[in-house]
Amino acid sequence: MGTVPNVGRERPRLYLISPPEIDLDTFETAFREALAGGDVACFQLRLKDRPATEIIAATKRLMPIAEQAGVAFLLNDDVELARELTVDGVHVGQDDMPYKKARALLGPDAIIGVTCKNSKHLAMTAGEAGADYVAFGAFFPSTTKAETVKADPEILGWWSETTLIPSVAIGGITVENAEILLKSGADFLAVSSGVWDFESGPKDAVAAFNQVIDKVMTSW
Ligand SMILES: Cc1ncc(COP(=O)(O)OP(=O)(O)O)c(N)n1
Ligand SMILES: Cc1nc(C(=O)O)sc1CCOP(=O)(O)O
Ligand SMILES: [Mg+2]
Repeated sequence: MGTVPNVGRERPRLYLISPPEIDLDTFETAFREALAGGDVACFQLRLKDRPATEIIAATKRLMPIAEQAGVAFLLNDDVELARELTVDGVHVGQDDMPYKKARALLGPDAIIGVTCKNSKHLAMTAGEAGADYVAFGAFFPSTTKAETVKADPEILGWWSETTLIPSVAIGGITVENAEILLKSGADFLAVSSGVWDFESGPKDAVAAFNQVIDKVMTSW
């Protein structure tokens, strides 16, 4: 099993998701800014339905930056490419390669996360199979992904009482609405537009998310 850098209900952490399409030069700058803003655990390159050549070029440029900052680098969907590029891990959804096949291809050290929508059954299945994290969402309407299932924050609380496997909350998360997910038990906040479209830039966004995390942690 790979090591997601937040096992054991420690301080919740940020998990950045790339925009679905990027201009690599512009995004490299935004990425560096975001990582300068404060604690980030993971970055998922999610160039949705983009050609492999683009994903390879982006990985080659961005992965060393993530590595330098101590941020795990995951690919979305494409397990074969993840293996070829020796990234830290991959995120698979219910319509992607099944978890067990992904694990067989990537080996025991890769981080593999699984989309579980709002389903306790999917989460139990993924957790029992060995997933490093389960992702619940969408908690809020997302401008990044049109078709989502509405998730209830209650599932985060249920999961944190059921198991130590980390949960990732996703979908329309912003600095303004993150608190309820943290209070409900999310181990990670997976955020795309809430960081890249933040009014004063991605550095301020990451700093602001970390302030919300600190506020919730100190109020416990
Ligand atoms: C952390 C995280 N959680 C959920 C998803 C969604 O994955 P999936 O359902 O496969 O949808 P796509 O992202 O592939 O459109 C995710 N990518 N990351
Ligand atoms: C990639 C993704 N998956 C979701 C799910 O519900 O499974 S929501 C989502 C989009 C995340 O981007 P934003 O933070 O901009 O909403
Ligand atoms: Mg997918």
